[in-house]
Amino acid sequence: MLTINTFNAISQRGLSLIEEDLNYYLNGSGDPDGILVRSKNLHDFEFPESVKAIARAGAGVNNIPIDECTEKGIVVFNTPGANANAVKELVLANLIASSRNLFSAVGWAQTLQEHGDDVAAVVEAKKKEFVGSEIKGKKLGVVGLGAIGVLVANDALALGMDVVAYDPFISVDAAWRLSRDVNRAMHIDEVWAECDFVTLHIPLTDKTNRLVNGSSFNKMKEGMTILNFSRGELVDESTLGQALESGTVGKYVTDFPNPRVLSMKNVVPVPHLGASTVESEENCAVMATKQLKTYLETGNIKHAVNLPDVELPYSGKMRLTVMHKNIPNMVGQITTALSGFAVNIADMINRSKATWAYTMIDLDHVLTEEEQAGLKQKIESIEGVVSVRLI
Ligand SMILES: NC(=O)c1ccc[n+]([C@@H]2O[C@H](COP(=O)([O-])OP(=O)(O)OC[C@H]3O[C@@H](n4cnc5c(N)ncnc54)[C@H](O)[C@@H]3O)[C@@H](O)[C@H]2O)c1
Ligand SMILES: O=C(O)[C@H](O)COP(=O)(O)O
Repeated sequence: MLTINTFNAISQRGLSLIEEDLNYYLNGSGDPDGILVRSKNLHDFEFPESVKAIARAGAGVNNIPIDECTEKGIVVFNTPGANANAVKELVLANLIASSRNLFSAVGWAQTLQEHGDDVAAVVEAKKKEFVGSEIKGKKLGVVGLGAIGVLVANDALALGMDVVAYDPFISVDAAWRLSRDVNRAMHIDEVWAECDFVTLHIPLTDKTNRLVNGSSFNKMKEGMTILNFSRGELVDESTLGQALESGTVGKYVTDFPNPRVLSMKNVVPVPHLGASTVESEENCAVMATKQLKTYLETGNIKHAVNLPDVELPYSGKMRLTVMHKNIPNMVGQITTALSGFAVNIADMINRSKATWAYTMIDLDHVLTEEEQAGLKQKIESIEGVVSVRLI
């Protein structure tokens, strides 16, 4: 039996894939083999030794200590694209709502009951204070052209916007999906200088932390609206307040409110709703659960953030999986260890991603318990190996 524990509200569609499988306990009392999580911060979490994999039902993995997990032999998955449509729809909604002053206007209208029969007259007298502008013909900058950025860029074109985008690391897949009418910015400063609206769709990493900062504000077109449905830390809050005060930034729409940002003027706070639709929560939960179960049952890896995709059809005899550093002679040392156990290799695969690699070897028969323990011990003692499983 395998145990999967969960954090956060994971959609029932995903949980039932565990509950209905007699090989699994969901949130059992024993040590977990796998963890399903959304946004819970796991940076201070003590991972039990039993944990082999974590699946993030969502896109951002900045809440998970990836390097620590990798060193401990834990594979970390996410669900690329599974919530992209939900985020895109909310970004488009906020583009329009912010340029029409919708939230402040509605907030004001909700206070009018005391005017009784005069409400209509009060409305007509005051509505000039909420005059907005149309997004058609305005310039939108999209920073990051992954699953979400491409959808936003293409649909903004369809709404009549002029779109310029910046992503020096765009994938071939994303480039295929992007409309040819999206203009390419060669440097992020072009986005700051030219756009009426900028929307951020990049992951939070050491390199992107405070990507939008005092120097960006100095280059910005006056009155720009910034939409941040990626992560709060992408924007330097120590200089944002002044940029909002001076009108350099006209509005800051953020899915990540905090006390500091809430105290600034012209902030539109959204309570982290980007992925909060029934459809997106189901997509993420089902995809994360399937990836986690597949890894636990077969060793196959799809959509891990710390290892490459590695897939071999599972024959069901015996499979050896080894997670190790991407250094010379690892496969040689692993097969040498196997040679002491009179077993033939039926199939094998080795793939690497940056400094880490993963090797799967299918054996032509099932080893005894004693042989399994001996083989595991031998391979675990190889320098650079962080996880060994026999499935
Ligand atoms: N608000 C929400 O609920 C919500 C939901 C989903 C995702 N997100 C956030 O949005 C982020 C993006 O999601 P996604 O699904 O599009 O991810 P993705 O991995 O598909 O795309 C990210 C893109 O950013 C690009 N990129 C990385 N660094 C860059 C840089 N310095 N400049 C320009 N481009 C850069 C990458 O090349 C990639 O194309 C996630 O990492 C997450 O933090 C938030
Ligand atoms: O990165 C993500 O996928 C989003 O921020 C969604 O987070 P959530 O799963 O907590 O809604």
